[in-house]
Amino acid sequence: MGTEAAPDTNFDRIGGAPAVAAVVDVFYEEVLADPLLAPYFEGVDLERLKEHQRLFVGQALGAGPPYTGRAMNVAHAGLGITPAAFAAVIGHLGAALADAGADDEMIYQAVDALAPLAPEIITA
Ligand code: HEM
Repeated sequence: MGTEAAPDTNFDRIGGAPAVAAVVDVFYEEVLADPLLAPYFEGVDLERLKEHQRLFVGQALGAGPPYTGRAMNVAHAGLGITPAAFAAVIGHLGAALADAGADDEMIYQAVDALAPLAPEIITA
């Protein structure tokens, strides 16, 4: 035990903003390599998407600046996202968190934070 204050959010425990950025990079690589998901992201500016996703993952882990982008139902309107695609994205996020060293509890909490968004994001 050192003299540093104990990290008190999952955002701190996984390593703060740099760790979240690494999670987002792995997450998008896996999402874009998934044939079920790649078509949804064709033509989307991935740098812009990553920046928003970085803020969002930070929020899911319990810290970071407040998300001020478009509401989830507006951002995903008309994309025809299916329940299977939603589940696959959540699965890739969990795997990316695990790769970054997140424990099961942290992954459950992140999934719990995102799962309630399903009704706003799934439209097919
Ligand atoms: C809990 C799950 C999800 C979260 C937290 C999330 C979060 C976000 C955020 C923050 C943005 C940026 C919004 C903006 O720029 O205003 C975004 C955009 C987008 N998301 Fe998601 N998303 C989720 C699930 C999904 C799924 C399942 C898909 C497709 C399979 C998807 C496809 C997209 C696409 C294509 C955009 C870009 C839309 C555009 O630029 O017009 N998202 N998402």
